[in-house]
Amino acid sequence: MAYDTQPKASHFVDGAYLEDTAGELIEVIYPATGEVIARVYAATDAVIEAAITSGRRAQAQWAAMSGTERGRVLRRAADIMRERNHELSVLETFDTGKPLQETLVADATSGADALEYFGGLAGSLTGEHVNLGGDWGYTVREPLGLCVGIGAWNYPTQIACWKGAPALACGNAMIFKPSETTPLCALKVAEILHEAGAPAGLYNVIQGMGAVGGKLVTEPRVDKVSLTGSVPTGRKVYAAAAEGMKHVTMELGGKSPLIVFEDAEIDNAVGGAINGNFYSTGQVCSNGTRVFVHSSIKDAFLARLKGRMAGIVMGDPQDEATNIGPMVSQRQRDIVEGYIAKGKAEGATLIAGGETPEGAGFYIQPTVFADVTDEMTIAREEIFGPVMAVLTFDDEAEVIARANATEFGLSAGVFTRDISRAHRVIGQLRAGSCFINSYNDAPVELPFGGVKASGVGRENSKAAIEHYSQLKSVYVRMGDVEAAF
Ligand SMILES: NC(=O)c1ccc[n+]([C@@H]2O[C@H](COP(=O)([O-])OP(=O)(O)OC[C@H]3O[C@@H](n4cnc5c(N)ncnc54)[C@H](O)[C@@H]3O)[C@@H](O)[C@H]2O)c1
Ligand SMILES: O=CCc1c[nH]cn1
Repeated sequence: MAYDTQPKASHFVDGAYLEDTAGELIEVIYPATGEVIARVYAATDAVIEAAITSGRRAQAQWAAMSGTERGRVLRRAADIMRERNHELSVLETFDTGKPLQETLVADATSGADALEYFGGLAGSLTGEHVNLGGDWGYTVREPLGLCVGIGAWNYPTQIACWKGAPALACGNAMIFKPSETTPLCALKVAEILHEAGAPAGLYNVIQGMGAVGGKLVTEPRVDKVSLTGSVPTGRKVYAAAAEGMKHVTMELGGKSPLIVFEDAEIDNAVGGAINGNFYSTGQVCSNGTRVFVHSSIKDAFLARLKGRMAGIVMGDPQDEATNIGPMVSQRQRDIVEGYIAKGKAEGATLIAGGETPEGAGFYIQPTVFADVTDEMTIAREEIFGPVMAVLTFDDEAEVIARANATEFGLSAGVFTRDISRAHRVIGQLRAGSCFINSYNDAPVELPFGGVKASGVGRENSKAAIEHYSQLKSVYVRMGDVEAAF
């Protein structure tokens, strides 16, 4: 393999690569072939201690700098990331199996957007003056301190930046623990931030499974935890963080509805359903996996969808012509196969896909089920793979109620030409990130996050600043102090 996927060491701590082979071995598997492409070791207690000590030291130094100076470092990191986009995208494809066609435009570029955006905001993070009628007060926006980021495996570069950029802009330090399935890309983010001028220790990356994450979450010197992961992990991490009264952001799973009304522009709706189910081989948290189609257009919708699926190019993800890569792991493919089997067994109609191709790599065909009912397992549980469930509806109020009948609330989308209906329906959907005549856009300027079991807090946009800073208020008395005695 011409590209060297083996990192210099497992961790990036205090401005340098750090190794400690006493930790548990993590083999990094290339999802397209099943080959081991790198070996890293889970962080030992010594590595965790080095990350915490250097993180706290760097945070004090960083918080003492002006916002403008901090922003300059982040914007420089964004520039480096863009310059190195091709190399970073190839690595993202090795780490995740996502097609290079996607990683070239959606991963390091999205990370760079976050660094640039929050770098731009850093100099304008202020408090306010409050007139108290003679006396006055003011507020100071202060960093939280040492933040921990814990990542999922679907967007390793993006997640490392979506958490790191706002944290650093606000004057915090971060220890980031990537998913053990995709440990490679975040190391590059740490390298780049260091090269851009971040103090040593400000953004440390340490490897490990849930146990390492658990140690970070319960560490008293950690002030905030931001997790991207599943709802069950979110429940555990949220509870553990609450013990230490830590700030949290929880970006969790979903089972989001995408509603296609009878007046929708069908090709756009089909395009939205494809983007919302098959991008990144279906491994996107916000996917619109419950596609509610008005019964009067069901046949037309399915016919167009089937036609468009002829454009699937499944194969070597490093080939830019490929638009569907493998699942991230054998385990994830097994999970998806289990859901496809359940869909068939519970009576859904298989319209496309449903098979696991022979050969190496964790490939599975993009799959569409029609005649899905609300009670079926594939309509209730997050699959996190390329499985679209098409349900039908007849009435607006009915579809809103059914769309909301889930514990999740990450995303929702509506396709209609009726602009009043679009806003009326979106207004009633219980979801954090919504789309009208589109699906799965995630620009850094808009808040991203869920309601109900899908999460707490928001990433991206000015909203993220609230989750990485806190206000100190100061009362200033101008006259004498009156007291009872
Ligand atoms: N809302 C979002 O922004 C978003 C984005 C991407 C993925 N996700 C969700 O992530 C899930 C898929 O990712 P996954 O399989 O990596 O999720 P996961 O919950 O299995 O793991 C997520 C991370 O948590 C760590 N972890 C596990 N147990 C822990 C513990 N007890 N304490 C601390 N850390 C622990 C893991 O090592 C990993 O780094 C899906 O549910 C998906 O919807 C959500
Ligand atoms: O996987 C969830 C986050 C996301 C959504 N779109 C791009 N990234």
